[in-house]
Parts: sequence; C-alpha cells; structure tokens
Amino acid sequence: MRGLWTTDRVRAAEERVMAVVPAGALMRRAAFGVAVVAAELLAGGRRVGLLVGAGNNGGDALWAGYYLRKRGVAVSAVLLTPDRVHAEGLAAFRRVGGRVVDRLADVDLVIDGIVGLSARGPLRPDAAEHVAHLDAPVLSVDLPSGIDPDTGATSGPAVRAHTTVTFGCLKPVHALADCGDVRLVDIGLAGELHGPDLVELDVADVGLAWPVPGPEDDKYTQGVTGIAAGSATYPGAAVLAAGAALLSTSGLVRYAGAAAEGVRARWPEAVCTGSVTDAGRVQAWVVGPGLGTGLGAEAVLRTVLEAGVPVCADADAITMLANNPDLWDARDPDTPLVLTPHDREYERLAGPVGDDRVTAARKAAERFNAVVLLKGHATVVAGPDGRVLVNRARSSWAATAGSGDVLSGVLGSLLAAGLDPVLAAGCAAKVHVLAAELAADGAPIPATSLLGAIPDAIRAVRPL
Ligand SMILES: NC(=O)C1=CN([C@@H]2O[C@H](COP(=O)(O)OP(=O)(O)OC[C@H]3O[C@@H](n4cnc5c(N)ncnc54)[C@H](O)[C@@H]3O)[C@@H](O)[C@H]2O)[C@@H](O)CC1
Ligand SMILES: [K+]
Repeated sequence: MRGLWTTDRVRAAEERVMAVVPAGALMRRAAFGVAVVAAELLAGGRRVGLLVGAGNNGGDALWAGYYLRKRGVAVSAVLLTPDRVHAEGLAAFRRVGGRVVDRLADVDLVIDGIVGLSARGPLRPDAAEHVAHLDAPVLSVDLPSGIDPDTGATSGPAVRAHTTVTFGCLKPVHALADCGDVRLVDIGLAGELHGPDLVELDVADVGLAWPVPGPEDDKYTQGVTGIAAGSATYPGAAVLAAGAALLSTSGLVRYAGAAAEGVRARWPEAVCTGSVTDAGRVQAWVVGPGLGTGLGAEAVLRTVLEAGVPVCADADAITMLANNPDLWDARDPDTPLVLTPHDREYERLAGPVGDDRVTAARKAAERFNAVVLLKGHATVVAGPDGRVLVNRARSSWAATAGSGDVLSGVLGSLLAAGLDPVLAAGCAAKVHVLAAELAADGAPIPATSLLGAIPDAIRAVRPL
C-alpha cells in the first residue's frame, strides 16, 4: 500500500521540517538524491543537461548538477528564466565548472527541473520548445514538468519522463499520470506527514484481501452474488458479468433476468431464473450491465435496491438513477452502494468530470452516500467516508467493449464475500487491469479473453 499526499500537505510538512533544519538542507538532500539516480542512469555516459525553471525545482536541478560535476560529469544547463533562477544553486553550479548554454546538445541524460510542486498548466512555449527537441532520456525532478501535481492532468505539452525522483513522499501525480520509474528520496518529512490523501493498493494488499475458501466453507458461506443484467436481445453483458463473478470467488452465483438461457448455456454452474423477484437470497447484487432503461429495468433496479444487501450499480443502472432520482428512495441508506461510472455516466449523474478526477469521485461519493469507482486509465475509488484509492493501468488493453461488465461481476462477488466496499472496488479494479494485461500480452483482446484471465490475475496477486 502506497500513500500519496497532496501539495498543500507536502508544503505544510516541509515548512515544519525547514523550521528546524539548517537553511538549504532539504534542497541539498533532494538534489543529492537526484544526482545519485542520475549517476545510475548515466551508466557509461558522461554528459548531463539541465533544464532549469524559475523556482526551487530548478534549484534542485542546479544542485544535482553541482554534485554530478564533483563526480567529473560534464554538466550544461539551460536557464529558462535567467532573471528568476535559484541564485545559490546557480552559484554553486558555476563554482564547480557547470556551463550555462542556450540549448542542450549531445547529452546522455536530461534533468528536468522546469517546474515542480508549484506547476500550473502545461509547459510554457519556450520550455516546450526545448523539451520537443530532446533525444536523451529525461530524469524529472519531483514530477514531469507540465503535469499537474495534484490531479495528474495534462492540458498541453509536458515532459515524458524515463524516471522521476521525488522527495519525502509520493504525490497524487505519481499514481495518476505516467512519471516513468518513480524513485522516492527520504528528506526527513515522515514525522510531519500524517495519514495520506490517497492510497494506491499494491499486489500484496489485493492478494491478502482476496477471499478464498477455508476448510469450513461451502458455496453459501462464501457469499452468493446476484446478477441482474443483460436482456433477451443482448445476453452478452449478463454472460460476462456472471462469468466474472463465478471466476472471482468460489461462492454461488445467481442470475436473474431475460438472458437466463444464454447465461445457463455458457455457465451451467450459475443458478438462473427469469426475474429478480424469485431469485432467492443473495449477499450482493450487480445491477445494470445491458439491462436497458425501460420500465421493466427500473422495476428490477428498485427491487435490487430494496433488497437490503450491498449493490454494485453499473451502466444502465447509473443512467436510470440519473434520469429518475425517485429511484434513490428505494435504497436503504445504511446498505453499501457502489456506483461504477465511466465519464459519460458520471456526467449524467453529477455533471462533467473535469480534470480533477479525484475531487469528482469524492464529491459524488459524498453526494450519493455511495462508493464511486470512476473508470479511466487511472481508476479512482472514493468512499463516502473520504477514503480514496487510485489504480493506474500500465496499459489500455482493458478499454474494450464488455470490459465494464466483467469489472462489475468481479466487484459484485467481492461485495458478496463481505469485503469492505471501498476495498472491494480497489481490489476489483486492480485484478481487472491485471487480467487485461495478462490476456493481451501485447495484442488487442476481446472482453471474453479478459474474463478468461481472471484466474491467472488472482494467482498473480495471491501470496505464494
Ligand atoms: N519546499 C521545500 O522544502 C523543498 C522543495 N523542493 C523543490 O521545490 C519545488 C517547488 O518549488 P517552488 O515552489 O519554488 O516552485 P516550482 O519550482 O515548482 O515552480 C517555480 C515557478 O514556475 C512557474 N510555473 C508554474 N507553472 C509553470 C509551467 N507550467 N511551466 C513553466 N513554469 C511554470 C511559476 O512561476 C512557479 O512559481 C519542489 O517541486 C521540489 O522540487 C525540494 O528542494 C525539496 C525541499
Ligand atoms: K520537474
């Protein structure tokens, strides 16, 4: 589990530490960490170029240049705003023979000290011009310049980092955007940082949380998942969601709806009925994928919300909740509800997502008293209690038709097994992208292949 802290919190912690350490000590620690990683990345190379912006991020780069010079590396620096540059850093850099140049040429590694925690918006045109012409790998100081540190959003030119060296703690950008290989250098903030703003689950967290049968378990004790999805014309969503639930835990799966025949044919182990009213007891419902939004679908959603068990509402269920707010009344507010919108579904529910996906998910979670799993390349899970988990996919193979139906089935089975709904959503998101990566192995895949890779993904996260 990795914690991530927003820039406000980082600055506050830095201020408290700076009050008790000698001036410049934090920057020196940070810069030394950058120099160590730069030396490692240089391997046989001898020439480093610095892109130096107006603030302390540029100061870090200049001090890193100073340490590299002292090791005999040839270091040149472009000062993007010569009238606003970290004066002590520049003086130290010059003192050891660092050269100031107009343009970086023939370098083996570039250190990006254009902008750090104070970044707003994309790279300015002059910085973008320098970045566009780089042909060496880039080591970014704190974060790749041009990406927003708190939201991970990019609205124009930005640095593409091979590696990022950050200080004290990880920031949201490190989980929400591509920062290359992220290295964390300790600068002594730990004692001043309290609980993180965001959390990224790692494989071990998911493996430990994943429900597996014990010696006393049977199909009922592991949780019965109900699937209210699909239609006679479109049974696919039902087949995918039911299959995902069957492959995710050893609990029973009940399917209820018009696609019963299709589900039974593909998954003989599922208990299938035509209607949610005669489905029997379940410990959690998945409702919505391929269900439609007509009156019959509304009745299904109402029945499921009234059942008094956790519900994962996806796809058409979200659209119905957005179109007909009376449906919220059917819900017992003390029973967990997980909403799994993509951006367009989110917009129907709560307006445009915008650049700040974490805040968007948080706001909706609070407003609807629900866990909100906002789908995207970086999936954000927000709980009504303020907890936020993020999970960034390393690839986009999961972005395929039917992929969301699979995710809802996985999530439903974890809710049925009794997992905390925020954790269930975070674990489902992680295993879902892992299954996509395993199935794809470098080539596009349909959702049925993603589904088929769920067991391998679970094996990959489970402790040996
Ligand atoms: N505060 C501290 O104790 C420490 C800070 N450190 C470094 O200090 C950085 C923060 O420094 P600062 O707050 O001075 O600010 P930055 O260096 O992040 O930004 C400097 C200035 O760049 C300009 N700018 C904003 N957005 C831009 C964009 N998109 N393109 C180009 N220029 C832009 C702004 O005028 C801003 O004030 C951290 O990221 C880290 O690298 C480290 O030295 C560790 C210690
Ligand atoms: K930077």
